[in-house]
Amino acid sequence: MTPDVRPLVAGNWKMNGTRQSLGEIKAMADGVHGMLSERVDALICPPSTLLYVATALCTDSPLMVGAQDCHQASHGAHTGDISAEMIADCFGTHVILGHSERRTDHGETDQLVKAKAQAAHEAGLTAIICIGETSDERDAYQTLDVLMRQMIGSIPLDATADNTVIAYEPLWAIGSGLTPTPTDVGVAHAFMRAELGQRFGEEGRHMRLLYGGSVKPTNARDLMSVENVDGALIGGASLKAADFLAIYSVYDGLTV
Ligand SMILES: O=C(CO)COP(=O)(O)O
Repeated sequence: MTPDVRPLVAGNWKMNGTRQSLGEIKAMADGVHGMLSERVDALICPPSTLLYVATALCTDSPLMVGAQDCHQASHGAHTGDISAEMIADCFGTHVILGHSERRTDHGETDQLVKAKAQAAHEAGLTAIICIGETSDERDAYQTLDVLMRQMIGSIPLDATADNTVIAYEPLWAIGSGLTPTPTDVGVAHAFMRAELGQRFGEEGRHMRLLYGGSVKPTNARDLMSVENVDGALIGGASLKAADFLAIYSVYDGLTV
């Protein structure tokens, strides 16, 4: 946690979910009502096919809805892509960018992620920019070098604490059931905080830094208690409302 920074618990459904899963989003929307929502934000990012219906289900709820990627252009001849403007038009508020699965599956570079983040900002969206090392890089003690390179390459100069969230997702922790120790997460996040402070001043000191990779109801409390960890980006455990809300609720017992 960071003093004066409002935590964000975010779910990334990846390529999962059909209309049948909308009941889970409705249950999440109902579940984030109450006192906790006054101090902790909640966000769910379903596939873009469900985006518009999901935002309609959340109109009376503090649960926000976002997308998982956008094109760097506002419109045009880009078959199969969606723009940041289209996400905003569906009442989406956030977009995940540079997830390692997009970097791997679609060859996305830091430079492209930065252009997408700029497009997101121009459309009024908050960009959640993902960074993280592979297991080989970790074994070679290159984690902090990789984070530095990805932060410099992917975060645009117009980033503020409002329009940008950084998610640290070690690739080896995604979907594996493995997580770094809270100490290792603390080292990575302190490093990110220092670098962001250097580059963006006060804005960088208040930018939200999420941890992602095998966050579960059972480990969320330990991970969310780490200094400079301002929330979670959750994959598998965000598919079910009960798990998502259990993770969100760990903030009940944490002072922020
Ligand atoms: O990639 C992730 C979120 O973006 C993490 O996924 P898991 O929580 O399934 O490990």
